[in-house]
Amino acid sequence: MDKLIIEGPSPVDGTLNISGAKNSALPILAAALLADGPVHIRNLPHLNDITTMIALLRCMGTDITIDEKLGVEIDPRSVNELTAPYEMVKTMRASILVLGPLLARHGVANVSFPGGCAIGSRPVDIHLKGLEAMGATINVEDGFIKARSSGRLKGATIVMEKVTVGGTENLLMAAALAEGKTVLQNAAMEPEIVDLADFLIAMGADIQGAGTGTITVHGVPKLGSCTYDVMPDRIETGTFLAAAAAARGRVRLNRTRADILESVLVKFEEAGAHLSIGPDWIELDMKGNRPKAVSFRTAPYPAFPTDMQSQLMAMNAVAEGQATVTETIFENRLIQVHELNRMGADIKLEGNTAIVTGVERLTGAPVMASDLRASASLVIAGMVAEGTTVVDRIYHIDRGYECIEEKLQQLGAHIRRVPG
Ligand SMILES: CC(=O)N[C@H]1[C@@H](OP(=O)(O)OP(=O)(O)OC[C@H]2O[C@@H](n3ccc(=O)[nH]c3=O)[C@H](O)[C@@H]2O)O[C@H](CO)[C@@H](O)[C@@H]1O
Ligand SMILES: C=C(OP(=O)(O)O)C(=O)O
Repeated sequence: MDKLIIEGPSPVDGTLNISGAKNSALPILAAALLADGPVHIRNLPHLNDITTMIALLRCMGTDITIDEKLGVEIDPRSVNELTAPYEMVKTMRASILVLGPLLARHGVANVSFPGGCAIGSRPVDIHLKGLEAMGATINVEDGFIKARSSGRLKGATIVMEKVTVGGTENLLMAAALAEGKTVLQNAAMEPEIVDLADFLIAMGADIQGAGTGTITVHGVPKLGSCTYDVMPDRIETGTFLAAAAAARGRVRLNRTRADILESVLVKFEEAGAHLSIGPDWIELDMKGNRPKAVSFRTAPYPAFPTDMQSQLMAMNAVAEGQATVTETIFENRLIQVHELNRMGADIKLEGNTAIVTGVERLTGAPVMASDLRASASLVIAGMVAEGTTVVDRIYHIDRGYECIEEKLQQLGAHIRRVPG
């Protein structure tokens, strides 16, 4: 298993391009299954999760051509296998996103039950209830979700009992090809929902209200070809900003957007960062100053994203003062606390709240990555720690960060990958 070795303290100063958003690219790739012709998707990030989603679409019979310059061409007309096998789903929960498109397009979908993961139990009951409300019959057998629809799915008004990003995406994709009008209430408002809706609209879907709590879809009988550019990754953006803030450094991030990251940018300002913002770039400069600890609570968009919680905690670990960090989305997403404490951080857990008292310096240590964003927080901690940090099990990081060590090296960081 590959490891990352970081010699700290490491500078962070430079300019980077942000990649396409993983959490937008995954539903958009799944949504390509709905088309009646080839679709072109550009600005896909080079990530293990994207490779897995492409492999999943291919094992269903989709014809996929990858061109480094032109992007990916997906022709789903050859799909002949309506199953997402356990081997793929177990490495990437987002495989559940093929459920809605397969069912809407083919009337049949067999998707291995995704189960929980390191960050929490992650049920999919709201996805299933919504599809049932649209007329599907769903059984869980042999570890598979087996969904069937006789004829087209039927539009319905669905009130989701909790805000769910994946649930909103599955139902939005299903509704695009359903018969009649679907209203999704208490819908997730994340920018990735808007990106997916824009992709569906580019294919010919009739969708209003994406990005608000109520999305209205008038189903169409067919969706067609289009060319689409995936939006920038707001979590990758926030992660590099957090690295610069923790290291008292400076970073300019190009090919990104500030408007999709407001709740996070506010926290960097509160921490004492100087921010400059352009139409497609963000610059953060600590001017050599230690960050101030900032308190926050995760919640669905537009509030502070759970996917940025651990990286801001790493910054808080070396900040001036004390802060409380409350995680409200996933029950086990404060797992990085134990590894950060092994590096000399002073973090106490009280239920779903972490009380972080900033220390002047962390110390390098061998640490274990346990999930994607927790791993990113350990990399940030390694960069501000004195001495050597070895981050093991970095396959988690490779799910969601494109060439993380190369990008950090570009900022002057002393980090290298050791194949294992
Ligand atoms: C690929 C992708 O886009 N992943 C993101 C997506 O995950 P994902 O779509 O899995 O997360 P959800 O928004 O669905 O989960 C939010 C909460 O709802 C609960 N829930 C969800 C579905 C359901 O049927 N029943 C239920 O109870 C979950 O356990 C969780 O507590 O949104 C999360 C919340 O912003 C992010 O952390 C993930 O990075
Ligand atoms: C939790 C994440 O991803 P996933 O939902 O794919 O596990 C994430 O991107 O932080």
